[in-house]
Amino acid sequence: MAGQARRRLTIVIKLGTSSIVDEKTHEPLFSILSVIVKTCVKLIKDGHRVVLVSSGAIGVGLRRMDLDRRPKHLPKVQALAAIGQCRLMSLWDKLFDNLNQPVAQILLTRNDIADRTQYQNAQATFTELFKMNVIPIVNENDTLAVTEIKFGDNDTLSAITAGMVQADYLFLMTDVDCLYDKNPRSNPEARAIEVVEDIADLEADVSSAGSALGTGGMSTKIVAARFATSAGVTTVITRSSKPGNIPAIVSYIESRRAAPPSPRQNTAVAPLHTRFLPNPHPIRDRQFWLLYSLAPHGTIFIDYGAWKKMSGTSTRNLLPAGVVGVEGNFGQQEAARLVVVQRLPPTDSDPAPFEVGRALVNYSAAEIRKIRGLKSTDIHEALGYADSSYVALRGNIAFYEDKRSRPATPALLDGGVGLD
Ligand SMILES: N[C@@H](CCC(=O)OP(=O)(O)O)C(=O)O
Repeated sequence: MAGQARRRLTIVIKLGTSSIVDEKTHEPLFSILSVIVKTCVKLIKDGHRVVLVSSGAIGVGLRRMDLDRRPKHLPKVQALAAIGQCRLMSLWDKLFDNLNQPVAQILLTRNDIADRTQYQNAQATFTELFKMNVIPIVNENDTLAVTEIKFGDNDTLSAITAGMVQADYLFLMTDVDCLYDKNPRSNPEARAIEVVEDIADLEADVSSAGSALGTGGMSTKIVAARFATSAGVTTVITRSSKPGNIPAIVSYIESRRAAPPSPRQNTAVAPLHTRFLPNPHPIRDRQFWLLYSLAPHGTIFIDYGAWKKMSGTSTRNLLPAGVVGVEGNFGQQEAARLVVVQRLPPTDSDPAPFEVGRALVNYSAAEIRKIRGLKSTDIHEALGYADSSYVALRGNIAFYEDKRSRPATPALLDGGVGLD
């Protein structure tokens, strides 16, 4: 980035299992890993902050135990991850140590950061590590992460991490150069997608299903890009076998940010990548935590009137009068989805219900079923107590920035379990 006034950037780089170990032999891919290490150290020397989100524990564990393939039994997978994680970190530590670069291990589960204090503790640890010029290396804590507490894949984990550290860039390294509108392997007409302004309009081929060892594919990268861009993070998909391209891509994007080229100007060409533009009004901190770090335990259906009031500029508290139904079995202070619906069950002529955000609730699902549609003054009579006039307080409600782009899961709207 020579010649420009440089911003101090925070860059999160996510490496999937297939970038770290060979898919068949599970041997570490030293040629890629050493370039990653050099690249990260260069970025640190240039004054940036770097976080690595590294998968690979299970792959490295398989190699250590001489196993051919990932077992089906979850505890066995967790045991392999526990075996592999220390080897993986020892590998990273040695490689970075050759360049005198200290690293730190951070293992997270969604449950850890669903607690606001623990989320803030994790943020504080990142901040201190950045001050010490240390590279945090993040992975999911596979020992604890089962079914509902699993991030699902490290693409999502990297997006949540990027939001947590308020990163400028998230690099999702993968086995293709960029997204294409069609499958480039089978269709010679496939065109590279360079810039995605609005993920809702994206028409890409997402058939890449992920490797034999990893859990993510292209579709999890798009979900991750949605999370990260909503937090104001420029998200880049590019080829993992060429990690040395990262500084060139950053440099290219930063130079255009500083001075967008005029249409006729001859501009530098960047290595092939897809970049998802960040939301200009990013969802930060508590709002980001509410939306993306908490696993919802159910759904609260609200009517259009409540939605209009809550999403306006003044008030956002959710009153029981605006609630038309509840699905699930969440407790007080747990998270629920907020879905706007005309009525329950919806009729064919009603507009499609849509998810608008998340709330941490003052009352349990069972309690909300009893007070839905009531005035706040009637809560006491319905429940025998009234700890709050609101189902959720405005500080515990967060809305997505693209409020209408999330159709609600149809199963929730069929008059299904627990819905009234
Ligand atoms: N946390 C696990 C892997 C998670 C995972 O599969 O991620 P990815 O390879 O990025 O799809 C591990 O370290 O092996």
